[in-house]
Amino acid sequence: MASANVLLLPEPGSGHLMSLIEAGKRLLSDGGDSEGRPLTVTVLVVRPATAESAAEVDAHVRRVEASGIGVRFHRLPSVEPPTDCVGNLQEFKSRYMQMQAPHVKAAAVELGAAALVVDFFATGVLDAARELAVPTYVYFTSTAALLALMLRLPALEEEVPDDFEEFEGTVDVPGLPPVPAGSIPGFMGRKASPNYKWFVYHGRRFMDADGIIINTVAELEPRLLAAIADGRCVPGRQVPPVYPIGPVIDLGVKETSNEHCIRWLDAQPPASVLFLCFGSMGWFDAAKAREVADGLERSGHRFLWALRGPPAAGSPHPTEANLDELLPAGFLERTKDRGLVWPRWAPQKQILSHVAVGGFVTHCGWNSTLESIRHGLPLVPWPLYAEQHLNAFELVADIGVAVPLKVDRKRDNFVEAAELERAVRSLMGSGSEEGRKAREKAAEMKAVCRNAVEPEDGGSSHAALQRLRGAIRRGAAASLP
Ligand SMILES: COc1cc(-c2[o+]c3cc(O)cc([O-])c3cc2O[C@@H]2O[C@H](CO)[C@H](O)[C@H](O)[C@H]2O)cc(OC)c1O
Ligand SMILES: O=c1ccn([C@@H]2O[C@H](COP(=O)(O)OP(=O)(O)O)[C@@H](O)[C@H]2O)c(=O)[nH]1
Repeated sequence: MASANVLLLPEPGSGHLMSLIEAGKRLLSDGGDSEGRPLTVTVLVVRPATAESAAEVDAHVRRVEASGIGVRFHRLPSVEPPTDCVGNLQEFKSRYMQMQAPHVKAAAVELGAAALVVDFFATGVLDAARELAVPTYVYFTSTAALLALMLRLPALEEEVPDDFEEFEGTVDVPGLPPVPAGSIPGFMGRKASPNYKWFVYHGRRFMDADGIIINTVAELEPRLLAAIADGRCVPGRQVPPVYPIGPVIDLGVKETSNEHCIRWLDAQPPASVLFLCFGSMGWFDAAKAREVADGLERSGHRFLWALRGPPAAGSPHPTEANLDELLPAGFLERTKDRGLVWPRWAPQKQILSHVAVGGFVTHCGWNSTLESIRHGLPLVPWPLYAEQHLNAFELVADIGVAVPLKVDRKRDNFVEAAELERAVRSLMGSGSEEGRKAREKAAEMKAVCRNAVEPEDGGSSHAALQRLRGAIRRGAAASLP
Protein backbone atom coordinates (compact mmCIF):
# COMPACT_ATOMS: atom_id res chain seq x y z
CA MET A 1 0.00 0.00 0.00
CA ALA A 2 1.30 3.49 -0.89
CA SER A 3 1.45 6.12 1.87
CA ALA A 4 -1.91 7.72 2.67
CA ASN A 5 -2.31 11.18 1.15
CA VAL A 6 -4.24 13.63 3.33
CA LEU A 7 -5.66 16.63 1.44
CA LEU A 8 -6.14 19.87 3.35
CA LEU A 9 -8.61 22.50 2.18
CA PRO A 10 -7.97 25.80 3.98
CA GLU A 11 -10.06 28.92 3.59
CA PRO A 12 -7.56 31.21 1.89
CA GLY A 13 -7.55 33.98 4.56
CA SER A 14 -3.96 33.81 5.78
CA GLY A 15 -4.90 33.14 9.43
CA HIS A 16 -6.91 30.04 8.53
CA LEU A 17 -4.41 28.88 5.87
CA MET A 18 -1.43 29.10 8.22
CA SER A 19 -3.29 27.31 11.00
CA LEU A 20 -4.25 24.39 8.76
CA ILE A 21 -0.72 24.13 7.34
CA GLU A 22 0.61 23.99 10.92
CA ALA A 23 -1.87 21.19 11.65
CA GLY A 24 -0.68 19.43 8.49
CA LYS A 25 2.92 19.59 9.72
CA ARG A 26 1.85 17.82 12.91
CA LEU A 27 0.14 15.08 10.91
CA LEU A 28 3.40 14.49 9.03
CA SER A 29 5.59 14.16 12.07
CA ASP A 30 5.28 10.58 13.19
CA GLY A 31 7.23 7.42 12.59
CA GLY A 32 4.71 6.11 10.05
CA ASP A 33 2.36 3.14 10.11
CA SER A 34 3.36 -0.39 11.19
CA GLU A 35 5.48 -0.57 8.04
CA GLY A 36 7.05 2.84 8.62
CA ARG A 37 5.10 4.70 5.95
CA PRO A 38 4.33 8.28 7.04
CA LEU A 39 1.20 10.13 5.98
CA THR A 40 1.70 12.62 3.16
CA VAL A 41 -0.02 15.98 3.27
CA THR A 42 -1.13 18.07 0.27
CA VAL A 43 -2.69 21.51 0.69
CA LEU A 44 -5.33 22.42 -1.88
CA VAL A 45 -4.71 26.11 -2.48
CA VAL A 46 -7.83 28.13 -3.24
CA ARG A 47 -7.08 31.31 -5.13
CA PRO A 48 -8.11 34.24 -2.88
CA ALA A 49 -10.64 36.63 -4.33
CA THR A 50 -8.46 39.76 -4.14
CA ALA A 51 -5.02 40.43 -5.63
CA GLU A 52 -3.70 41.62 -2.25
CA SER A 53 -4.76 38.42 -0.55
CA ALA A 54 -3.51 36.29 -3.47
CA ALA A 55 -0.03 37.83 -3.14
CA GLU A 56 -0.04 37.13 0.61
CA VAL A 57 -1.08 33.50 0.13
CA ASP A 58 1.46 32.96 -2.72
CA ALA A 59 4.25 34.33 -0.54
CA HIS A 60 3.29 32.06 2.32
CA VAL A 61 2.99 28.97 0.11
CA ARG A 62 6.41 29.69 -1.42
CA ARG A 63 7.94 30.07 2.06
CA VAL A 64 6.58 26.71 3.20
CA GLU A 65 7.60 25.03 -0.08
CA ALA A 66 11.13 26.40 0.30
CA SER A 67 11.37 25.25 3.92
CA GLY A 68 11.49 21.62 2.84
CA ILE A 69 9.16 20.37 5.59
CA GLY A 70 7.43 18.06 3.15
CA VAL A 71 3.97 19.63 2.93
CA ARG A 72 2.97 19.64 -0.76
CA PHE A 73 0.74 22.16 -2.53
CA HIS A 74 -1.80 21.74 -5.31
CA ARG A 75 -3.31 24.93 -6.72
CA LEU A 76 -6.99 24.64 -7.56
CA PRO A 77 -8.26 26.29 -10.78
CA SER A 78 -9.68 29.79 -10.37
CA VAL A 79 -13.32 30.17 -9.58
CA GLU A 80 -15.30 33.37 -10.21
CA PRO A 81 -16.13 34.65 -6.69
CA PRO A 82 -19.79 35.42 -5.84
CA THR A 83 -20.58 39.08 -6.43
CA ASP A 84 -23.95 39.36 -4.67
CA CYS A 85 -22.86 39.13 -1.02
CA VAL A 86 -20.90 42.34 -0.52
CA GLY A 87 -20.53 43.14 3.19
CA ASN A 88 -21.51 39.61 4.28
CA LEU A 89 -18.09 38.14 4.84
CA GLN A 90 -19.12 34.84 6.37
CA GLU A 91 -21.59 34.25 3.55
CA PHE A 92 -18.93 35.16 1.00
CA LYS A 93 -16.35 32.81 2.48
CA SER A 94 -18.85 29.96 2.78
CA ARG A 95 -20.17 30.29 -0.76
CA TYR A 96 -16.75 30.76 -2.28
CA MET A 97 -15.53 27.59 -0.56
CA GLN A 98 -18.64 25.67 -1.65
CA MET A 99 -17.97 26.69 -5.25
CA GLN A 100 -14.61 24.88 -5.07
CA ALA A 101 -16.40 21.51 -4.70
CA PRO A 102 -15.98 20.25 -8.31
CA HIS A 103 -12.26 21.11 -8.26
CA VAL A 104 -11.79 19.52 -4.84
CA LYS A 105 -13.43 16.37 -6.16
CA ALA A 106 -11.17 16.32 -9.24
CA ALA A 107 -8.08 16.87 -7.06
CA ALA A 108 -9.14 14.07 -4.70
CA VAL A 109 -9.31 11.66 -7.64
CA GLU A 110 -6.08 12.92 -9.25
CA LEU A 111 -4.05 12.91 -6.03
CA GLY A 112 -5.59 9.76 -4.53
CA ALA A 113 -7.03 11.20 -1.33
CA ALA A 114 -7.04 8.99 1.76
CA ALA A 115 -8.79 11.75 3.71
CA LEU A 116 -9.86 15.34 3.27
CA VAL A 117 -9.54 17.94 6.03
CA VAL A 118 -11.61 21.07 5.39
CA ASP A 119 -11.69 24.49 7.05
CA PHE A 120 -14.89 25.14 9.00
CA PHE A 121 -16.03 27.62 6.33
CA ALA A 122 -15.85 24.79 3.76
CA THR A 123 -18.44 22.27 4.96
CA GLY A 124 -20.19 22.94 1.62
CA VAL A 125 -17.77 20.47 -0.01
CA LEU A 126 -18.72 17.56 2.27
CA ASP A 127 -21.19 16.09 -0.23
CA ALA A 128 -18.60 16.05 -3.00
CA ALA A 129 -16.22 14.13 -0.73
CA ARG A 130 -19.03 11.73 0.26
CA GLU A 131 -19.68 10.93 -3.40
CA LEU A 132 -16.07 9.69 -3.59
CA ALA A 133 -16.31 7.94 -0.20
CA VAL A 134 -13.32 9.97 1.01
CA PRO A 135 -13.41 10.30 4.84
CA THR A 136 -13.71 13.99 5.62
CA TYR A 137 -12.71 15.91 8.74
CA VAL A 138 -13.46 19.50 9.69
CA TYR A 139 -10.55 21.60 10.94
CA PHE A 140 -11.77 24.12 13.49
CA THR A 141 -9.37 27.07 13.87
CA SER A 142 -11.04 28.49 16.96
CA THR A 143 -12.26 27.52 20.42
CA ALA A 144 -14.35 24.60 21.68
CA ALA A 145 -16.70 27.37 22.90
CA LEU A 146 -17.40 28.53 19.33
CA LEU A 147 -17.70 24.91 18.23
CA ALA A 148 -20.24 24.19 21.00
CA LEU A 149 -22.18 27.32 20.07
CA MET A 150 -22.22 26.41 16.37
CA LEU A 151 -23.33 22.83 17.08
CA ARG A 152 -26.10 24.21 19.25
CA LEU A 153 -27.12 27.02 16.90
CA PRO A 154 -29.77 25.13 14.91
CA ALA A 155 -31.66 24.45 18.19
CA LEU A 156 -30.93 27.90 19.67
CA GLU A 157 -32.47 29.46 16.60
CA GLU A 158 -35.82 28.14 17.81
CA GLU A 159 -35.29 28.48 21.58
CA VAL A 160 -34.35 32.17 21.53
CA PRO A 161 -37.08 34.02 19.67
CA ASP A 162 -35.21 37.35 19.49
CA ASP A 163 -32.17 38.26 17.48
CA PHE A 164 -29.09 38.01 19.72
CA GLU A 165 -28.43 41.66 18.86
CA GLU A 166 -31.65 42.68 20.65
CA PHE A 167 -31.67 40.01 23.34
CA GLU A 168 -30.81 41.20 26.86
CA GLY A 169 -30.56 37.76 28.50
CA THR A 170 -28.01 34.99 28.56
CA VAL A 171 -27.51 32.14 26.14
CA ASP A 172 -27.01 28.52 27.20
CA VAL A 173 -23.83 27.13 25.64
CA PRO A 174 -23.24 23.73 27.30
CA GLY A 175 -19.91 23.72 29.11
CA LEU A 176 -19.78 27.51 29.62
CA PRO A 177 -21.31 29.67 32.33
CA PRO A 178 -24.42 31.47 30.95
CA VAL A 179 -23.16 33.63 28.06
CA PRO A 180 -24.43 37.22 27.93
CA ALA A 181 -26.01 37.79 24.51
CA GLY A 182 -23.56 40.68 24.12
CA SER A 183 -20.71 38.15 23.89
CA ILE A 184 -22.23 36.20 21.00
CA PRO A 185 -20.25 36.85 17.77
CA GLY A 186 -21.63 39.80 15.80
CA PHE A 187 -22.17 37.73 12.64
CA MET A 188 -24.74 35.69 14.59
CA GLY A 189 -26.53 38.85 15.73
CA ARG A 190 -29.43 38.86 13.28
CA LYS A 191 -31.27 35.70 12.27
CA ALA A 192 -32.31 37.12 8.93
CA SER A 193 -28.70 37.74 7.96
CA PRO A 194 -27.16 35.32 5.45
CA ASN A 195 -24.09 35.16 7.71
CA TYR A 196 -26.22 33.74 10.53
CA LYS A 197 -27.84 31.24 8.19
CA TRP A 198 -24.44 30.05 7.01
CA PHE A 199 -23.30 29.49 10.60
CA VAL A 200 -26.43 27.42 11.25
CA TYR A 201 -25.63 25.48 8.07
CA HIS A 202 -22.02 24.82 9.11
CA GLY A 203 -23.16 23.83 12.63
CA ARG A 204 -25.46 21.21 11.06
CA ARG A 205 -22.85 19.97 8.62
CA PHE A 206 -20.22 19.40 11.32
CA MET A 207 -22.41 16.45 12.35
CA ASP A 208 -21.81 14.83 8.93
CA ALA A 209 -18.01 14.87 9.24
CA ASP A 210 -15.92 11.84 10.17
CA GLY A 211 -14.24 13.90 12.87
CA ILE A 212 -13.60 17.45 14.05
CA ILE A 213 -10.00 18.48 14.54
CA ILE A 214 -9.76 21.50 16.80
CA ASN A 215 -7.00 23.92 17.69
CA THR A 216 -7.41 23.70 21.42
CA VAL A 217 -6.03 21.75 24.37
CA ALA A 218 -8.21 19.28 26.28
CA GLU A 219 -7.18 20.74 29.67
CA LEU A 220 -7.84 24.32 28.55
CA GLU A 221 -11.52 23.77 27.69
CA PRO A 222 -12.38 20.51 29.51
CA ARG A 223 -16.01 21.30 30.33
CA LEU A 224 -16.80 22.41 26.78
CA LEU A 225 -15.17 19.38 25.21
CA ALA A 226 -17.04 17.11 27.63
CA ALA A 227 -20.34 18.84 26.81
CA ILE A 228 -19.70 18.34 23.08
CA ALA A 229 -18.69 14.68 23.50
CA ASP A 230 -21.63 13.93 25.86
CA GLY A 231 -24.08 15.13 23.23
CA ARG A 232 -25.29 18.13 25.25
CA CYS A 233 -24.97 20.49 22.28
CA VAL A 234 -27.03 18.31 19.93
CA PRO A 235 -29.22 16.14 22.19
CA GLY A 236 -30.12 12.73 20.82
CA ARG A 237 -27.38 12.64 18.21
CA GLN A 238 -23.84 11.34 18.21
CA VAL A 239 -21.32 14.11 17.56
CA PRO A 240 -18.33 12.96 15.43
CA PRO A 241 -15.11 12.32 17.36
CA VAL A 242 -13.36 15.55 18.35
CA TYR A 243 -9.55 15.71 18.20
CA PRO A 244 -8.09 18.59 20.29
CA ILE A 245 -4.53 18.75 18.92
CA GLY A 246 -3.53 22.25 20.01
CA PRO A 247 -1.91 24.54 20.55
CA VAL A 248 -1.45 24.50 16.79
CA ILE A 249 0.80 27.54 16.62
CA ASP A 250 4.04 28.11 14.84
CA LEU A 251 6.16 29.05 17.81
CA GLY A 252 8.20 31.32 15.59
CA VAL A 253 11.50 29.85 16.72
CA LYS A 254 12.84 31.20 13.46
CA GLU A 255 11.45 34.66 14.26
CA THR A 256 14.63 36.35 15.46
CA SER A 257 13.93 39.95 14.65
CA ASN A 258 16.53 42.47 15.66
CA GLU A 259 14.04 45.29 15.32
CA HIS A 260 14.20 48.21 17.70
CA CYS A 261 11.19 46.94 19.71
CA ILE A 262 13.09 43.76 20.63
CA ARG A 263 16.24 45.66 21.57
CA TRP A 264 14.08 48.00 23.65
CA LEU A 265 12.58 44.99 25.47
CA ASP A 266 16.10 43.66 26.13
CA ALA A 267 16.68 46.70 28.34
CA GLN A 268 13.53 46.26 30.50
CA PRO A 269 13.24 44.33 33.79
CA PRO A 270 11.68 40.83 33.75
CA ALA A 271 7.88 40.60 33.50
CA SER A 272 7.55 44.40 33.69
CA VAL A 273 6.18 45.27 30.23
CA LEU A 274 2.57 45.16 29.10
CA PHE A 275 2.30 44.30 25.39
CA LEU A 276 -0.69 45.62 23.41
CA CYS A 277 -1.44 44.23 19.95
CA PHE A 278 -4.69 43.77 18.03
CA GLY A 279 -4.22 41.14 15.36
CA SER A 280 -4.00 41.29 11.60
CA MET A 281 -7.05 43.51 11.23
CA GLY A 282 -7.16 45.63 14.39
CA TRP A 283 -6.61 49.37 14.06
CA PHE A 284 -7.43 52.50 16.06
CA ASP A 285 -8.65 55.97 15.20
CA ALA A 286 -7.48 59.02 17.15
CA ALA A 287 -10.40 58.93 19.63
CA LYS A 288 -9.67 55.35 20.69
CA ALA A 289 -5.90 55.78 20.60
CA ARG A 290 -6.23 58.79 22.94
CA GLU A 291 -8.06 56.68 25.54
CA VAL A 292 -5.37 53.99 25.34
CA ALA A 293 -2.60 56.56 25.65
CA ASP A 294 -4.26 58.21 28.67
CA GLY A 295 -4.96 54.85 30.30
CA LEU A 296 -1.39 53.65 29.84
CA GLU A 297 0.09 56.92 31.02
CA ARG A 298 -2.03 56.97 34.18
CA SER A 299 -1.34 53.30 34.96
CA GLY A 300 2.36 54.08 35.44
CA HIS A 301 3.34 50.67 33.97
CA ARG A 302 5.81 49.92 31.21
CA PHE A 303 4.27 49.15 27.82
CA LEU A 304 5.00 48.15 24.24
CA TRP A 305 2.02 49.14 22.09
CA ALA A 306 1.65 47.88 18.52
CA LEU A 307 -0.63 50.56 17.10
CA ARG A 308 -1.85 50.60 13.53
CA GLY A 309 -3.96 53.07 11.59
CA PRO A 310 -7.08 52.77 9.40
CA PRO A 311 -6.93 50.59 6.26
CA ALA A 312 -6.61 52.26 2.88
CA ALA A 313 -9.79 52.21 0.76
CA GLY A 314 -10.61 48.71 -0.49
CA SER A 315 -8.22 46.87 1.84
CA PRO A 316 -9.07 45.11 5.12
CA HIS A 317 -5.52 45.53 6.37
CA PRO A 318 -4.49 48.33 8.74
CA THR A 319 -1.76 50.74 7.69
CA GLU A 320 1.37 52.04 9.42
CA ALA A 321 0.18 54.37 12.16
CA ASN A 322 0.75 58.10 11.84
CA LEU A 323 1.67 58.74 15.48
CA ASP A 324 1.43 62.52 15.17
CA GLU A 325 -2.20 62.17 14.13
CA LEU A 326 -3.20 59.37 16.50
CA LEU A 327 -1.52 60.17 19.81
CA PRO A 328 -2.17 63.05 22.25
CA ALA A 329 0.40 65.85 22.15
CA GLY A 330 3.45 65.17 24.34
CA PHE A 331 2.50 61.53 25.12
CA LEU A 332 5.61 59.98 23.56
CA GLU A 333 7.90 62.44 25.32
CA ARG A 334 6.20 61.99 28.71
CA THR A 335 6.37 58.18 28.55
CA LYS A 336 9.68 57.74 26.73
CA ASP A 337 11.43 56.16 29.73
CA ARG A 338 8.90 53.39 30.14
CA GLY A 339 6.99 52.96 26.91
CA LEU A 340 7.36 52.34 23.21
CA VAL A 341 4.71 52.72 20.51
CA TRP A 342 5.39 50.45 17.54
CA PRO A 343 3.49 51.75 14.50
CA ARG A 344 3.52 48.65 12.30
CA TRP A 345 3.25 44.82 12.25
CA ALA A 346 5.06 43.57 15.35
CA PRO A 347 7.15 40.39 15.76
CA GLN A 348 4.47 39.20 18.17
CA LYS A 349 5.66 35.66 18.82
CA GLN A 350 9.12 36.86 19.70
CA ILE A 351 7.70 39.61 21.90
CA LEU A 352 5.41 37.21 23.77
CA SER A 353 8.36 34.91 24.45
CA HIS A 354 10.53 37.77 25.76
CA VAL A 355 11.38 37.65 29.46
CA ALA A 356 10.57 41.36 29.90
CA VAL A 357 6.90 40.90 28.94
CA GLY A 358 4.46 40.32 31.81
CA GLY A 359 1.00 40.77 30.30
CA PHE A 360 -0.88 41.15 27.03
CA VAL A 361 -3.77 43.40 25.98
CA THR A 362 -5.16 41.46 23.03
CA HIS A 363 -8.02 41.51 20.53
CA CYS A 364 -8.51 37.84 21.57
CA GLY A 365 -7.81 36.32 18.17
CA TRP A 366 -7.48 32.65 19.05
CA ASN A 367 -3.95 32.34 17.65
CA SER A 368 -2.77 35.34 19.68
CA THR A 369 -4.50 33.94 22.75
CA LEU A 370 -2.83 30.55 22.43
CA GLU A 371 0.56 32.19 21.79
CA SER A 372 0.13 34.20 24.97
CA ILE A 373 -1.05 31.31 27.13
CA ARG A 374 1.74 29.11 25.76
CA HIS A 375 4.16 31.59 27.34
CA GLY A 376 2.19 31.87 30.58
CA LEU A 377 1.15 35.48 29.98
CA PRO A 378 -2.10 36.70 31.56
CA LEU A 379 -4.39 38.79 29.39
CA VAL A 380 -6.58 41.86 29.20
CA PRO A 381 -9.21 41.04 26.54
CA TRP A 382 -10.21 43.81 24.13
CA PRO A 383 -12.22 41.97 21.46
CA LEU A 384 -12.83 43.67 18.11
CA TYR A 385 -14.18 41.36 15.36
CA ALA A 386 -14.93 37.77 14.25
CA GLU A 387 -15.60 35.50 17.28
CA GLN A 388 -13.44 37.52 19.67
CA HIS A 389 -16.18 38.70 22.08
CA LEU A 390 -16.98 35.08 22.86
CA ASN A 391 -13.26 34.33 23.33
CA ALA A 392 -12.99 37.29 25.72
CA PHE A 393 -15.92 36.06 27.81
CA GLU A 394 -14.46 32.56 28.02
CA LEU A 395 -10.97 33.79 28.97
CA VAL A 396 -12.36 35.69 31.96
CA ALA A 397 -15.37 33.65 33.05
CA ASP A 398 -14.25 30.11 32.32
CA ILE A 399 -10.51 29.63 31.72
CA GLY A 400 -9.62 32.40 34.18
CA VAL A 401 -6.41 33.66 32.54
CA ALA A 402 -7.67 37.22 31.98
CA VAL A 403 -8.93 40.17 33.99
CA PRO A 404 -12.14 41.73 32.65
CA LEU A 405 -12.21 44.94 30.62
CA LYS A 406 -15.45 46.84 29.90
CA VAL A 407 -15.60 47.13 26.10
CA ASP A 408 -18.56 49.10 24.73
CA ARG A 409 -19.61 47.04 21.75
CA LYS A 410 -22.37 49.48 20.83
CA ARG A 411 -19.72 52.24 20.48
CA ASP A 412 -17.50 50.26 18.10
CA ASN A 413 -15.66 48.52 20.94
CA PHE A 414 -14.73 51.71 22.73
CA VAL A 415 -12.80 51.52 26.02
CA GLU A 416 -12.54 54.47 28.41
CA ALA A 417 -9.06 55.47 29.61
CA ALA A 418 -10.00 54.99 33.29
CA GLU A 419 -11.24 51.46 32.58
CA LEU A 420 -8.04 50.52 30.76
CA GLU A 421 -5.99 52.02 33.59
CA ARG A 422 -7.92 49.89 36.11
CA ALA A 423 -7.44 46.68 34.12
CA VAL A 424 -3.73 47.35 33.53
CA ARG A 425 -3.10 48.03 37.22
CA SER A 426 -5.00 44.88 38.11
CA LEU A 427 -3.01 42.71 35.69
CA MET A 428 0.46 44.20 36.18
CA GLY A 429 0.34 45.45 39.78
CA SER A 430 0.72 43.42 42.95
CA GLY A 431 -2.35 44.70 44.81
CA SER A 432 -5.20 42.99 42.98
CA GLU A 433 -6.64 39.59 43.82
CA GLU A 434 -8.21 39.40 40.35
CA GLY A 435 -4.81 40.02 38.71
CA ARG A 436 -3.04 37.53 40.98
CA LYS A 437 -5.54 34.82 40.06
CA ALA A 438 -5.19 35.50 36.32
CA ARG A 439 -1.37 35.36 36.58
CA GLU A 440 -1.52 32.10 38.53
CA LYS A 441 -3.95 30.53 36.09
CA ALA A 442 -1.84 31.65 33.11
CA ALA A 443 1.24 30.01 34.63
CA GLU A 444 -0.76 26.81 35.14
CA MET A 445 -2.05 26.86 31.56
CA LYS A 446 1.49 27.40 30.23
CA ALA A 447 2.45 24.05 31.72
CA VAL A 448 -0.76 22.49 30.38
CA CYS A 449 -0.03 23.70 26.82
CA ARG A 450 3.56 22.50 26.92
CA ASN A 451 2.74 19.08 28.38
CA ALA A 452 -0.15 18.49 25.98
CA VAL A 453 2.12 18.11 22.95
CA GLU A 454 4.72 15.95 24.71
CA PRO A 455 4.80 12.28 23.71
CA GLU A 456 6.09 11.34 27.15
CA ASP A 457 3.59 11.42 30.02
CA GLY A 458 0.73 10.94 27.55
CA GLY A 459 0.28 14.56 26.47
CA SER A 460 -3.40 14.97 25.56
CA SER A 461 -2.86 16.69 22.20
CA HIS A 462 -0.16 14.20 21.26
CA ALA A 463 -2.56 11.36 22.07
CA ALA A 464 -5.38 13.03 20.07
CA LEU A 465 -3.04 13.36 17.09
CA GLN A 466 -2.15 9.66 17.35
CA ARG A 467 -5.85 8.75 17.45
CA LEU A 468 -6.44 10.96 14.42
CA ARG A 469 -3.59 9.40 12.42
CA GLY A 470 -4.94 5.97 13.33
CA ALA A 471 -8.45 6.90 12.19
CA ILE A 472 -7.12 8.32 8.91
CA ARG A 473 -5.09 5.17 8.23
CA ARG A 474 -8.01 2.89 9.08
CA GLY A 475 -10.30 4.97 6.83
CA ALA A 476 -7.77 4.76 4.00
CA ALA A 477 -7.44 0.99 4.39
CA ALA A 478 -11.24 0.57 4.49
CA SER A 479 -11.78 2.54 1.28
CA LEU A 480 -9.25 0.46 -0.72
CA PRO A 481 -10.92 -1.38 -3.60
C1 LIG B 1 -13.73 32.73 13.45
O1 LIG B 1 -14.67 33.41 12.71
C2 LIG B 1 -14.20 34.25 11.71
C3 LIG B 1 -12.87 34.46 11.38
C4 LIG B 1 -12.51 35.34 10.34
C5 LIG B 1 -11.14 35.62 9.95
O2 LIG B 1 -10.93 35.94 8.66
C6 LIG B 1 -9.69 36.21 8.18
C7 LIG B 1 -9.55 36.58 6.83
C8 LIG B 1 -8.29 36.86 6.32
O3 LIG B 1 -8.16 37.21 5.03
C9 LIG B 1 -7.16 36.75 7.10
C10 LIG B 1 -7.30 36.38 8.44
O4 LIG B 1 -6.27 36.27 9.14
C11 LIG B 1 -8.58 36.13 8.99
C12 LIG B 1 -8.78 35.80 10.32
C13 LIG B 1 -10.09 35.60 10.78
O5 LIG B 1 -10.38 35.39 12.06
C14 LIG B 1 -9.45 34.92 12.92
O6 LIG B 1 -9.20 33.57 12.63
C15 LIG B 1 -8.34 32.97 13.55
C16 LIG B 1 -8.12 31.53 13.16
O7 LIG B 1 -7.09 31.45 12.25
C17 LIG B 1 -8.94 33.00 14.94
O8 LIG B 1 -10.13 32.27 15.00
C18 LIG B 1 -9.19 34.45 15.30
O9 LIG B 1 -9.80 34.49 16.55
C19 LIG B 1 -10.03 35.13 14.29
O10 LIG B 1 -10.05 36.50 14.59
C20 LIG B 1 -13.47 35.97 9.64
C21 LIG B 1 -14.77 35.72 9.96
O11 LIG B 1 -15.77 36.29 9.27
C22 LIG B 1 -15.43 37.10 8.22
C23 LIG B 1 -15.14 34.88 11.00
O12 LIG B 1 -16.43 34.67 11.28
O1 LIG C 1 1.40 42.91 14.65
C1 LIG C 1 1.10 41.71 14.59
C2 LIG C 1 -0.26 41.24 14.61
C3 LIG C 1 -0.49 39.89 14.55
N1 LIG C 1 0.54 39.00 14.47
C4 LIG C 1 0.29 37.55 14.36
O2 LIG C 1 -0.86 37.33 13.56
C5 LIG C 1 -1.64 36.26 14.09
C6 LIG C 1 -3.02 36.80 14.41
O3 LIG C 1 -3.91 35.72 14.55
P1 LIG C 1 -5.15 35.79 15.50
O4 LIG C 1 -5.89 34.51 15.40
O5 LIG C 1 -4.73 36.18 16.85
O6 LIG C 1 -6.03 36.97 14.97
P2 LIG C 1 -6.49 37.45 13.51
O7 LIG C 1 -5.48 38.44 13.09
O8 LIG C 1 -6.54 36.24 12.64
O9 LIG C 1 -7.81 38.04 13.80
C7 LIG C 1 -0.91 35.75 15.31
O10 LIG C 1 -0.14 34.62 14.96
C8 LIG C 1 0.00 36.90 15.70
O11 LIG C 1 1.21 36.47 16.31
C9 LIG C 1 1.85 39.45 14.46
O12 LIG C 1 2.79 38.65 14.39
N2 LIG C 1 2.08 40.79 14.52
